[in-house]
Amino acid sequence: MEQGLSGTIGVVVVAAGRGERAGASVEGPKQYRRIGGRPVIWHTLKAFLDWPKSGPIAVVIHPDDRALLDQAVADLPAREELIIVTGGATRQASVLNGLRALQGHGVNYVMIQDGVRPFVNGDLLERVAAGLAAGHVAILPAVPVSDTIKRADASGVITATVPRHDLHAAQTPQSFFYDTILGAHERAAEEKAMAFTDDASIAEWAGIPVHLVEGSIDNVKLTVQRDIAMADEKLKGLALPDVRTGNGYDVHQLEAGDGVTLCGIFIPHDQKLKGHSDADVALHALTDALLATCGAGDIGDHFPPSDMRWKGAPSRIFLEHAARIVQAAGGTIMNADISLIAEAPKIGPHRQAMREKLAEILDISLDRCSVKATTNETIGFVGRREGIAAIATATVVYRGA
Ligand SMILES: Nc1ccn([C@@H]2O[C@H](COP(=O)(O)OP(=O)(O)OP(=O)(O)O)[C@@H](O)[C@H]2O)c(=O)n1
Ligand SMILES: C[C@](O)(CO)[C@H](O)COP(=O)(O)O
Repeated sequence: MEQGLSGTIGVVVVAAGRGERAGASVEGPKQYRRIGGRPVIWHTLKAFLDWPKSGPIAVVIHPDDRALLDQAVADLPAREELIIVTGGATRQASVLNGLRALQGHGVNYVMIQDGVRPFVNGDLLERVAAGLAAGHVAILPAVPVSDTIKRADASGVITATVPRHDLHAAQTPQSFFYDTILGAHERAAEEKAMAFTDDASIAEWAGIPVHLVEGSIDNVKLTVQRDIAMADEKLKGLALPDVRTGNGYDVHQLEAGDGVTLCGIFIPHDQKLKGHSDADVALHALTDALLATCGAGDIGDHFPPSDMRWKGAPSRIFLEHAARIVQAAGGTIMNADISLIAEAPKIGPHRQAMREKLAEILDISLDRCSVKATTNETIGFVGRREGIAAIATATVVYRGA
């Protein structure tokens, strides 16, 4: 039966409906509502634009929606090749306008797709194309009905249970030999047979055999508000997490004194750290690391040393400020890691208290806070006890668009 595809597959995407069952939205009718951060119709068109066998694509829209469509497709590749057509009062009338718009474009086959089925995918398109390639004039992707189907009378009393073994839920793209379906649609319009809800029904009416291929349970039509909300949740769940890492480094000189503050913990010592604030080199490095995860500059931009307000200030206020900036940008702090490089005092006995302080300041769990320390093996400025250095790494997950 395999004959192979000989010619061009045109596409009609119908999107001229008003989406009354889904209800009104500031974004416009349902095909322009955003799911996963993009308009529904963007996803539908992308599937066809990404499929290498797609030929010319006619997009059928309502006359009021031109600006919405232009905005929705602005970042799609090859969008300038879309043929934009005005739809009619019914889906059937809109499809006919789309079919007519493909005349003169050398189309041999046509796939007719609801704009509001955004989960159509390449595998499904291949199955449908294989049906056409096998020589079938009309192809209907469908899934077997899985609920028990009841018939009821007007008062809501069940009158029958309908056997479901031969029932199938129709999907799109319903696909045809182009001249055949255009002819059937034209004849239906001439004969004012205008109550068809899909194109396979028109083919059936015209006596054209319609061949089933396996649809996709993901290929749902977004009909009511809940369908749109669920599609949005699904795409957000699939979105790649926006994980960012920032690093920070700081050094402060040591001078004679009575102790140092590191990670917010005071450690008695025969030296102190020199600095404008309390000179907590560890918290300064971590502040820079957090700011780096959202491109918010560094600690000096937010707290200039020239500003007398920060003289002697506890460095936790710098870290809290950076954490608020991260939060305002949609970030959740996942991990904070500090390495201290100091010859003395010994950090080990204070590590736990330091981790607890970080967890308290950042309001995250203890297992997400790490403090490590090393000496500099007596070499360099650290080895000579002239200063203490700190390196910090912050990991933050940001909410997607
Ligand atoms: N006059 C119409 C009616 C519908 N459609 C399109 O046909 C597809 C399937 O229709 P449906 O889900 O019924 O959409 P609406 O007609 O918009 O919905 P409603 O019946 O709730 O108003 C949609 O992509 C819709 O935009 C169309 O192009 N022209
Ligand atoms: C074409 C269709 O998507 C097949 O299931 C459907 O018939 C069109 O939507 P409507 O809600 O029936 O108008």
